[in-house]
Amino acid sequence: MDHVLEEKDAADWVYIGEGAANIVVAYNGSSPTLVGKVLRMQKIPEKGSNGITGSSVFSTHELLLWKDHKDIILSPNRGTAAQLYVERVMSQLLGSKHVDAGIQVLVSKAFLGAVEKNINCKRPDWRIITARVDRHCKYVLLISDHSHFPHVSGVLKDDPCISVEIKPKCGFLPTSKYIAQKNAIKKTITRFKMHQTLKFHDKEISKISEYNPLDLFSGSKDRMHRALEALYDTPQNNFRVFFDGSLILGGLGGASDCTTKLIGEKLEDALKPIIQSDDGLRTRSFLELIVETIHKSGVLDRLLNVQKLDNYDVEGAIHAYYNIVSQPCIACKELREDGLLHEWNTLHSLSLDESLKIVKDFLISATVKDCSLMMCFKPRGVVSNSSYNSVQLESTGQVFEYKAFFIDLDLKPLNKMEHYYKLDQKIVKCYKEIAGEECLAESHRSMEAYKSTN
Ligand SMILES: O=P(O)(O)O[C@@H]1[C@@H](OP(=O)(O)O)[C@H](OP(=O)(O)O)[C@H](O)[C@H](OP(=O)(O)O)[C@H]1OP(=O)(O)O
Ligand SMILES: Nc1ncnc2c1ncn2[C@@H]1O[C@H](COP(=O)(O)OP(=O)(O)OP(=O)(O)O)[C@@H](O)[C@H]1O
Ligand SMILES: [Zn+2]
Repeated sequence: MDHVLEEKDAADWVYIGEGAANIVVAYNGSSPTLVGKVLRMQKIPEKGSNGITGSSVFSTHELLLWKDHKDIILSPNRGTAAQLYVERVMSQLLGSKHVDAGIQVLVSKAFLGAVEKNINCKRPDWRIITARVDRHCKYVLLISDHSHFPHVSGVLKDDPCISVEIKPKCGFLPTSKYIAQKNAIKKTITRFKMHQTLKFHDKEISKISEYNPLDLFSGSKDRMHRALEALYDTPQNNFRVFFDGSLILGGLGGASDCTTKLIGEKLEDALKPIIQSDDGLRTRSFLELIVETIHKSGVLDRLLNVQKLDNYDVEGAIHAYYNIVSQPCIACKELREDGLLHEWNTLHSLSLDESLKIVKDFLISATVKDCSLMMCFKPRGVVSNSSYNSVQLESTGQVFEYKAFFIDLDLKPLNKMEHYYKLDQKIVKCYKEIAGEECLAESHRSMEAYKSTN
């Protein structure tokens, strides 16, 4: 698109959400080329900085890491690099059918400023305090709105549609031999569960989610249904539902700790024109539809395979990282203090190419452990010659058309490796301490109960 978005165009864009790094706005105007699209605008932290910042797009070591992708490392700006990473790396791994890299569109500074001014009243306060739209970006990303079906000739179609956004997080337990004995619990308890304990302890969440990513990725419909029920009860930033593009369940621009009765009723109501079930049963059928679609499409199987590129775990990859940046290894320093060095020393004898491969795979995996899946559904009409896949809901016999896309497939910066290692250690330490305290309390309770009955 060679058109530049100017200040006068800003009013056509409405806020639909944001994460830590981007704000997303949907088009609400009448230009046929923009109907059914969203803009993804990069954010800049209010104080300090994180991610790939500064005058050059990649650090010297990143140029080395991604050297096989010349077009990515030669990108003139972060936006182009991010878009090419999705197009050249993620799309190959996850399948182009489920990945939409979007296109870069030119925007003026005044456009970005005016959009930000218009949408700030919709953004959560804590998001406004932490970051704002990066007005220095000349380009922003234009992507299809995955909470809608594409519109024919730029005209909004009338069919009601329901869409769901799931951030599944890591779907497997690590088995790497580089995991220290003191952290062996990582091999049996999911990272998600342990991280919940830390988030609860740090008051980032008010309720611990019962969601288990292993259930969602299991391929067993019963277990998948259990995962969906937990996501429904405690959506946090892992579950959102949109009706005709408007959010009805989950947090706008952030997290939502629990689904109230009122929200549940709102969803039941919204599902009326979509799912032919009795009152009170539509939500259950909707969750069944999600399970059926994930199961039939195999979309999460692909995601899991890419996540598993992390086969060294951060406890192995961190040493390879220090080989690349030629700095003293903080992990070895800690292990030396624990008298545990031998196993990890071998990683420091790897060649540069071997180290680059380990870290590259780790970062690719980090992207797909953090991405989300958006699925959009509409009942199939009597006559349908659509190219969409379809899925049948067993309980009602209804057939739905659906599309499924991964979003937020951003390249993770190399300089996050140390953060990944430290956060991992913190999560395990916190979980072990709290789980240990709970075990003590439990045995104390049992002892008291025993004494009182004897
Ligand atoms: O480290 P995690 O697992 O907490 O993931 C971060 C996410 O936290 P979560 O636990 O999903 O709430 C975090 O999500 P929120 O901002 O908490 O919604 C981001 O997605 C972050 O990625 P980035 O810094 O934007 O590139 C994510 O960081 P990465 O680890 O993916 O780099
Ligand atoms: N193509 C799209 N269609 C519809 N909604 C979208 C699309 N892309 C993003 N969104 C909405 O905007 C929100 C923020 O987008 P995104 O996850 O890309 O932000 P982010 O800052 O990169 O997130 P993170 O915190 O995970 O890094 C999403 O959670 C989703 O609700
Ligand atoms: Zn080391």
